[in-house]
Amino acid sequence: MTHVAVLGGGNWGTAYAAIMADAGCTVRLWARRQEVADEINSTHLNSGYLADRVLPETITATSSYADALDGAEIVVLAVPSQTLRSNLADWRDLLPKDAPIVSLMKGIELGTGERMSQVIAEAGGVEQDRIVVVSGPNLAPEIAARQPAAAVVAAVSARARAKVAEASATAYFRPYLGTDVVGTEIAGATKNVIALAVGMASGMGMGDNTMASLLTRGLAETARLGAALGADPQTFLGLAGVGDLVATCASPLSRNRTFGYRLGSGMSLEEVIASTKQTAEGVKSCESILQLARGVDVDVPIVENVAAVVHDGRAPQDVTDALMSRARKHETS
Ligand SMILES: NC(=O)c1ccc[n+]([C@@H]2O[C@H](COP(=O)([O-])OP(=O)(O)OC[C@H]3O[C@@H](n4cnc5c(N)ncnc54)[C@H](O)[C@@H]3O)[C@@H](O)[C@H]2O)c1
Ligand SMILES: O=P(O)(O)OC[C@H](O)CO
Repeated sequence: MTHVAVLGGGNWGTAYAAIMADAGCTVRLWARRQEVADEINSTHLNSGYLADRVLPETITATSSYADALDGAEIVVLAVPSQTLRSNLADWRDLLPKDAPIVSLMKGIELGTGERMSQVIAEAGGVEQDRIVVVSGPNLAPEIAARQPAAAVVAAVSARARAKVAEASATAYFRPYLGTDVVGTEIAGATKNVIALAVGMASGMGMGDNTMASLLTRGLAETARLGAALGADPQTFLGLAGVGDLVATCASPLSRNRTFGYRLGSGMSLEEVIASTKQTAEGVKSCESILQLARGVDVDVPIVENVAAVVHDGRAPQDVTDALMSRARKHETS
């Protein structure tokens, strides 16, 4: 049995812990709050995040990260992208020296513009060939209900990705292998911003043509940015690209889409922030993705407009005009 530490007992950390337990691993789940760890240990429930899922008995929880990391053969990180660096400052000295470190995060760090694998290498002192990124159309409540889904397990090391894929394969969760860490991370982070835009459009009463247009043009700007950063264009047609974009933009379970929907339906930014209890990564990553794109001179008009709404007070209604009145261009340029 592989022994795994999952650091982060929120929505996805808990659902991923359940995947790995169902795959035959023993899992130690670190929850920031003692009451969450206590509830998991006494009732096998994490009612604040995944109320309907009874967790396997091979998951035990702790609020001590030292305890969680003790003896771990794989470490899975599932915290908000913007707190990862400070989390790693606490964890760095306790991380195992030879185990794969898995990133489940879908965001770009504000200020540095770094992808999560870069933050893990830098702030966690982890060699690139131990870092593994898992991404795909994986809405946590559906996975927790054991509905079939697939994901890509991307890493530069064949050994690391094979180990993580093996430890995450169940009858309902199918890992595919990948080598494109950059593309997988750019796709995962940017789809959250496109989902904010789709949510806004939906909140304003727009229908499926608008959604499909935003999704398609959103994929175009994501792939453009990825290519400029060295990603494999094929990645954007895969699970981390189109797959996750479709799931997130279409689903009312998505926190990013819901955040956008609330803005589009007339709530103020402050009201939407106050009503959002879980991590909607795109809200902060729109800013860092925009900076990243400017740094490599890539045009990302949807990301730019979402950032204008979320950070500069532009009304969602004004985004339609801003996007529809742009200079005419070739679709594939
Ligand atoms: N929920 C999903 O369906 C899903 C699926 C795939 C990927 N992801 C990605 O996984 C990552 C984690 O998302 P999630 O859904 O588990 O989020 P969440 O908001 O449900 O949980 C985040 C967890 O991080 C913990 N945490 C640790 N340090 C923290 C700090 N300093 N500040 C705030 N919280 C801190 C929180 O206590 C909480 O347990 C995100 O990058 C997200 O994009 C989520
Ligand atoms: O709820 P969201 O918007 O963070 O999306 C969750 C997952 O990333 C979907 O794959």
